[in-house]
Amino acid sequence: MAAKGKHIMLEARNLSVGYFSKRNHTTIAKKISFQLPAGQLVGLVGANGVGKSTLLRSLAGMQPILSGNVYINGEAISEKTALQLATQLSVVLTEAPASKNLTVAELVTLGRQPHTNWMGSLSEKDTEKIKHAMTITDTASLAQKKCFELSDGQLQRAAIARALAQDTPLIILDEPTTHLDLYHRAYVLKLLKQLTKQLGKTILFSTHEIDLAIQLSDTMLVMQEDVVIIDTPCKLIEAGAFNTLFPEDTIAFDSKTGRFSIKN
Ligand SMILES: Nc1ncnc2c1ncn2[C@@H]1O[C@H](COP(=O)(O)OP(=O)(O)OP(=O)(O)O)[C@@H](O)[C@H]1O
Repeated sequence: MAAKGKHIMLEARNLSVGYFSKRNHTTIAKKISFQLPAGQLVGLVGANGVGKSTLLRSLAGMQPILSGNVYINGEAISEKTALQLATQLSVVLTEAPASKNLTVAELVTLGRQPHTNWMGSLSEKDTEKIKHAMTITDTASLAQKKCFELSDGQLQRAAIARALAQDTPLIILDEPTTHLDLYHRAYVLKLLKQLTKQLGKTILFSTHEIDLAIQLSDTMLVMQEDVVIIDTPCKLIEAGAFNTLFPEDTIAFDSKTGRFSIKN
């Protein structure tokens, strides 16, 4: 899909992603090219094991890419220092934070690290950003709880709060709705949508909630074994991109409702 005349926040050019071992490498996905315009909510979907997490970690510079290039704001991420990258991009992965002994407030405060001075002291602006991030993720009441005391869903929201406190134009989230109940799933996805519309953030998230992603995303990346397709949800439905995601004798996609159903 061309993104004519729009500012491109994230671009993949002929990207191959996978894993290096001592002697060789394993390619998980290749020839991936797309441009994500600024201010969009972009859902990444695909079957288990197709490579969504591998792709997201590669785009975020958290694992080496096999070949090709990734650009943020028109600059290759390979040219950026870790600190430069941390002011452009925040990441929420599915893994638990390194130290679950931190309180939620401490975890969210870590998000300000790229912005604080060398002593790490917080300015008024830092404190405001932390407070705002906790309010909008519904985690303020958990501020003094240790991360190990949280439910999986509460921890998930605290991790999102940390990324929001980092206040970057681009946010990448790997399955942000895992562990969340129906209310918080809708709450988080609506929040992500609001952040794109009200603050102009570009948000790329992977999900297995394909129905919800179809309803909310401006653009979607559909990852299949041999190709990654990008377009608006409507055009992807028209092109039948969701019909072949799963074995058709078990799950069928209804292009009229935009939903999947189990085949009897
Ligand atoms: N550290 C690793 N080293 C080697 N191979 C890996 C590693 N991590 C994942 N893989 C492999 O890469 C492939 C893609 O895994 P990945 O986790 O990216 O898929 P996914 O689409 O995110 O899956 P899911 O929907 O189940 O979370 C899988 O075959 C997996 O076994």
